[in-house]
Amino acid sequence: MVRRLPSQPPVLPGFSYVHVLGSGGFADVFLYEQNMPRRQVAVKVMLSEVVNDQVRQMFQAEANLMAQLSTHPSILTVYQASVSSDGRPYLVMELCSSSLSERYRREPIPVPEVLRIAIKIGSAVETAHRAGVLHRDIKPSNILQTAYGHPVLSDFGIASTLGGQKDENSVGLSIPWSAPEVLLDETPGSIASEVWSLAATTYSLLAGRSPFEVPGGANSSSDLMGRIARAKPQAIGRPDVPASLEALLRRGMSRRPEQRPESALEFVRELQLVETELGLPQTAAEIAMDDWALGTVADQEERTRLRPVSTGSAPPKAGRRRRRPVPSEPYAPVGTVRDRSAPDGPFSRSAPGAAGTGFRRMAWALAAAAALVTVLGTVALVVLVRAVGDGIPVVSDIQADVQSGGRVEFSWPDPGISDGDRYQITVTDDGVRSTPALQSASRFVVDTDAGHDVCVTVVVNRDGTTGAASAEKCVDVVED
Ligand SMILES: Nc1ncnc2c1ncn2[C@@H]1O[C@H](COP(=O)(O)OP(=O)(O)OP(=O)(O)O)[C@@H](O)[C@H]1O
Repeated sequence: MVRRLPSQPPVLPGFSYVHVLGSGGFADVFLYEQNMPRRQVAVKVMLSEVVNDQVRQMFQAEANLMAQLSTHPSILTVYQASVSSDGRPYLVMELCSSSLSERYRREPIPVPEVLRIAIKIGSAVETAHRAGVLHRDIKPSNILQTAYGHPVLSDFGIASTLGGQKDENSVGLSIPWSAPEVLLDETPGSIASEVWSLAATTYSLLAGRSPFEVPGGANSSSDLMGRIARAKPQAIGRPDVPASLEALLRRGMSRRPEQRPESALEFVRELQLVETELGLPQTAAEIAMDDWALGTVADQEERTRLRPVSTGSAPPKAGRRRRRPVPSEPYAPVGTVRDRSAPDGPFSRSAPGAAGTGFRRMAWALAAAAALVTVLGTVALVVLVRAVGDGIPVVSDIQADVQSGGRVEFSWPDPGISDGDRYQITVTDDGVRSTPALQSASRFVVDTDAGHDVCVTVVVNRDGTTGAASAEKCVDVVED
């Protein structure tokens, strides 16, 4: 591919140009220093050749969507969008350190890290789908790493807006991660095609190459398209990749969309099961459900929804904060636990002894009020669940073992589950409730930080119907 020279960086009021960060098919990305507040930012500026009135309007709509979605911890944060004095639309974004495209071909990425990245990016994609937005260009080069090492999905919607404007080369760049029905123009994109791209991206991070690329072989666009249509990716060829993961990725890249996991969330859930199979702590699926979380900035008409999203049973509100980086030294949370579980659940939880300050007491009063509201809601829910969940065993006697590094292992005796039953585990980490995880093992590991209090509730899920919830098991992870 012939690399073009970057365009002239525009003069932007309030920003000073520093240097070029990179070039894509329809835009250049430059490092600027913002004057107030003073910080370094990445500015993506569209090439003047692709700009016309329609593109400008679409860019604005997509910038609004991206700003809304970028509250998600795994979606690149957009600070602002505007049009430069020479007429080029630009986005001011969080500065990232690198994209995965540079890394995955250079070195094998450990399986646990790939699972973590795929779950986080899958959660971002699921959140976008629930907002009616399709990304349409999920691939390793659109996964950037923040300064804190978090993977974030970039280029939301913009590539799709500009699809018709791209030149041959840039279209070619995305072929390896495009579903067969998209390449054959049967659809401009769908939830199923995004699941395909998620699977192809995850495969690439593991294999060090895209799934239909033959090392040393012919890999022209038409070769790739032919192989993608035949849907038989080569084996990943890594002994540390479990067969279950390889099978999931193959299913995700099925020729027939109905054979793939039904949604990005289902794909994420299956990846979490692989984590459990490998004895790894499950990565939380962070999915915004509330309308306020997705904002109302953009008009519904601006959304690129192609078909309604089936949300099934809506998961509860998920946390949207970024996790604090785990401090290395000398702050090591270890085995001191204050167990706040009680057989009757949240009502009988007692305040922790260490809640000494007025602020902490006030926090607990607020938490108690919130718990009351939750419990009132739960009562109604439990009545419903009981009506349909009779005969489903109930988990009790959950044990918590706090280990070094902020790891808490919860385990419970088998209450007599049948084949096909799954435990549905809900974790609340310092007040932030994650989407429930489904698994068959009676052991669950949570990675947290010192000072957090972590609560777990387990219910048995039988063919989509849940039984009664266990008592909530809570532990305070304290510093040594
Ligand atoms: N927020 C950012 N921080 C740092 N570098 C970035 C940022 N966004 C993009 N880049 C870098 O700028 C380059 C161009 O990015 P861009 O998104 O325009 O294109 P691309 O994803 O490589 O290709 P395509 O145009 O097909 O989407 C890439 O090398 C990318 O790593």
